[in-house]
Amino acid sequence: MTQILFSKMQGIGNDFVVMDDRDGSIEAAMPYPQLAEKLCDRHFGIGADGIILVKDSEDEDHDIRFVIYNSDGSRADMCGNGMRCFAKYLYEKNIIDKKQIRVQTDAGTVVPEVVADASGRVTSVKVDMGPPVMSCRQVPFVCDKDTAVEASVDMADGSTVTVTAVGMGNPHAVVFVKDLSEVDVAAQGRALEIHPRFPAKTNVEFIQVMDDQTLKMKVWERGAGMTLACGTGACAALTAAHITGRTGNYATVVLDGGDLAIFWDKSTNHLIKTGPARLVFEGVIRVSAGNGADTEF
Ligand SMILES: N[C@H](CCC[C@H](N)C(=O)O)C(=O)O
Repeated sequence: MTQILFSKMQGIGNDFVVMDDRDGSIEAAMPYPQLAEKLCDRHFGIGADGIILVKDSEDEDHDIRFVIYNSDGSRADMCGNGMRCFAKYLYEKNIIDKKQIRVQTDAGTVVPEVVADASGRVTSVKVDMGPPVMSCRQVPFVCDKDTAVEASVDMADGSTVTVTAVGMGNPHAVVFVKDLSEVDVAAQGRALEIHPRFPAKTNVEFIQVMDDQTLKMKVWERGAGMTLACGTGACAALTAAHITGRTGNYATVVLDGGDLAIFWDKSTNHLIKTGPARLVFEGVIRVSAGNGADTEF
């Protein structure tokens, strides 16, 4: 039986089970995809949008490695809200005693910097999310042009949706709407998530422009469904809003779970995302070695 210490954390309502698996004992007890599905279940498990694993970095250029799995067990490349929780976890547990760290992710290098109060508690995190990707080939998005700015996508029900495809290490379909209250986020989000023009599936952001510095956003996430917030999605939304002339290179993105400040630093072409990260509770789970058949949860 393997005892696993976990921290349940959330970044504006996007919630994660964070675990330190640098010694590999967790993965040895249960494969990550299966562990994600079981732990993220909101009735039979802890309940979360995903699990996040702390792993040793694979090279000298990074301090640590970040691995994330969605609640459906799929591995994701990167997670903006999860990265803030990850940075808080590392700093408060003294795993890394630096406020700014270089994190290796499946989507490349990400640089979070924690803001801590006098007691050493992290209250917010600023994350250099790297550059947005507009190349359809890299998002990936099937398109007859190099980039997809307000491209039409034919849907199975005969409708067409106008999307701007943006990569933030993971794929995003940004859809601008006049009134979010009129959007069936679950139905449209699910249909776009698995649309064949997104060969790796996609996260879907519905955006109502409130003014040239404020975007209201609802999100359907790849591998997780409706969530209260999506950090990479907020970065994709600002990118799409700026290149289509709807905002400048800065905006507050208002999500169901809270607000994110997104700044596109044109001197580096990197997106900087700032927001809170919170610890909800900590606990222990027991997993039987091997297939986890008689695991408690
Ligand atoms: N569902 C996403 C991963 C989590 C991203 C989101 N939670 C964020 O804060 O960026 C994907 O499969 O690409």
